[in-house]
Amino acid sequence: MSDKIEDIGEKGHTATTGYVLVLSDVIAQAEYLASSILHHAEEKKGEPLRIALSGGSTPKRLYELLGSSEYTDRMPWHKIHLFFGDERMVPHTDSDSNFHMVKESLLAHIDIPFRNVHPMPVLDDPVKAAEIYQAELQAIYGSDTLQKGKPLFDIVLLGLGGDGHTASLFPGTPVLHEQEKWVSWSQPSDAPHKRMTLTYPAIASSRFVMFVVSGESKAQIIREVRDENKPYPSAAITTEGELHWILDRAAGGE
Ligand SMILES: O=C1O[C@H](COP(=O)(O)O)[C@@H](O)[C@H](O)[C@H]1O
Repeated sequence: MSDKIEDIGEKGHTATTGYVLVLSDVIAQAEYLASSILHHAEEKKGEPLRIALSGGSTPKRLYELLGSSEYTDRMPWHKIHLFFGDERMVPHTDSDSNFHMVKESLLAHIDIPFRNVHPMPVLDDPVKAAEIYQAELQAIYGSDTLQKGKPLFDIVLLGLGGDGHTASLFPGTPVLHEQEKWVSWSQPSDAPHKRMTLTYPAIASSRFVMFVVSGESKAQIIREVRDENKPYPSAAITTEGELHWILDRAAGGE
């Protein structure tokens, strides 16, 4: 496991320069990710480990594994802080809610202090909700200005939609141009709910970004994002640290 931000110097990684790891299947993928997260948590010694979780269906297997007897007692949950990379603006009890998925697959099975879990608030007013979450992040970060060399997140987990979106950075939405705010919202034209999302600058303030993608249905879009430099939102992800694509063979090929 590499943990060397200094190896990539000032520049950090982008979605197209990051490392690619192709694992045999989704089970191996979840096992690799769970052991990486445990490793990072152990490396932080007494310091908190801040993880921004991805939503959708792909990371569910990872969350279930982290919540299983194989991992849950080994994870130092008391020093792990769980944030969300994006959220659908539906109640947290709704089956479309990313928080709901994380609660069912992980939170219900682990002994994590309540104060360590940071769901995105859901309000009728998405601007207000985004401001509240940004203020929460800024309070934890200790500043309202992101500084290079002081990453907001240790790990940002990201998925990849078939239309090239990641988090809730959807094609054609104004949030793609956001350079100041850490959290914002959008109404994607072909997704049913308003979304809240971390912005590019907030995601870039990270030690590790891990794209977690599986299944044959994602093989083509991965190629377009990674190899063909097509201008999908996911292709514009950067980090001051390392970026890893963790794929199963169906998505990543040989
Ligand atoms: O809508 C979303 O989609 C992406 C990808 O989801 P998946 O179901 O194809 O894995 C996800 O990363 C994002 O968090 C989610 O809100």
